Amino acid sequence: MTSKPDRVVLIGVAGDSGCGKSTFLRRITDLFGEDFVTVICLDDYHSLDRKQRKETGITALNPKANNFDLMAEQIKALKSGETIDKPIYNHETGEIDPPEKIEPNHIVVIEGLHPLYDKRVRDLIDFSVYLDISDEVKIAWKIQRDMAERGHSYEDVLAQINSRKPDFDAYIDPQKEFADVVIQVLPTQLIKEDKERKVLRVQMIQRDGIEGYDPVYLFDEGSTIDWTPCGRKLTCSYPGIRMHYGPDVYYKHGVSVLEVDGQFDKLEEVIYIEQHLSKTSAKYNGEVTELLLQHREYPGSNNGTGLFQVLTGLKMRATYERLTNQAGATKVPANV
Ligand SMILES: Nc1ncnc2c1ncn2[C@@H]1O[C@H](COP(=O)(O)OP(=O)(O)OP(=O)(O)O)[C@@H](O)[C@H]1O
Ligand SMILES: O=C(CO)[C@H](O)[C@H](O)COP(=O)(O)O
Repeated sequence: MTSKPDRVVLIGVAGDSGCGKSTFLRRITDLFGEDFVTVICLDDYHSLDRKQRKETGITALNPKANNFDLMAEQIKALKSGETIDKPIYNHETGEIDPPEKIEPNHIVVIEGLHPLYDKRVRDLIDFSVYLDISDEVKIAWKIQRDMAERGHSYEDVLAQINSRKPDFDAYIDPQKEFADVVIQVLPTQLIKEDKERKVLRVQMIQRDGIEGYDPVYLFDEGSTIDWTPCGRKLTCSYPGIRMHYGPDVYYKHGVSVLEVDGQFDKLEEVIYIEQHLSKTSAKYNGEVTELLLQHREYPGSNNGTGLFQVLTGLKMRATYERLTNQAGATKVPANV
């Protein structure tokens, strides 16, 4: 940690396992600097270990397998500047290990299955994001990772996703109602057959009316815009890129939706799109593109997932600076 924080800013990142939380968290720590951010994985609040869950048939997604009283008590204490003894869930053994000390930091990110489930925890969060990956894309990503890196078969991966589905629908998915920003990842509408789900349609759904949050918009705030940026300034190979922006209603509240369908051929040219976006919370023209270029190897850098993760990161920085009155104080990557 850099220095003792005057105020802890609490960020929630919610989503199912394998939905790109790790990549998003890397973008956040890149933006703020590693020492400035402490990430807490809420799996550590599992109250039932793997054996107990197997015996009872209760999944980790079920609130009954998680200790929300302890989570609420400890996150509140951390936000008040106190050091906590956080439990550890060990994913290798499936057991609950002895606790570790966690000190307050300038930014504390709570990430995992349930950051927005319990009202006591939800009310402590200063900015929240839900990563909403459609089933088709989730299966493609999981298969790609678990088959290549974890030696699972196609059937195993599919069976695991299907067995989680009822509890996912009951306990995880409804949290998106409460998120400030939802990043929704869907199959493309540009082509009919894309079995590998390489081309994605991604939406940044921004809740209206949040104090201090100015939604990013395309061209004209509040209008409905469809834009095909391909041409002289943006190279697009088949199937091209389509953008959309407009107001909508989401869980009965007003939202502003920004959408990118397709992928960028040349990441440097995203500057052209950036120049047509307003209220990005970037500190200078080109910062969004630079942040994307800085880690072009991260999955999704060449499509809407990367772009919207960067924009959401900038909104987190703006929230931090607003709440701590420290415009310009956070580390901005210089060597891009
Ligand atoms: N934006 C993206 N575009 C394409 N593939 C992606 C993207 N984000 C993630 N993936 C794929 O999904 C896999 C899972 O991503 P990641 O490890 O970031 O998820 P996670 O939510 O942290 O998962 P877990 O909680 O299980 O550790 C990655 O290995 C990668 O193959
Ligand atoms: O949804 C999950 C969040 O990461 C895990 O499945 C859950 O934490 C249980 O972990 P494990 O399968 O290692 O026992």
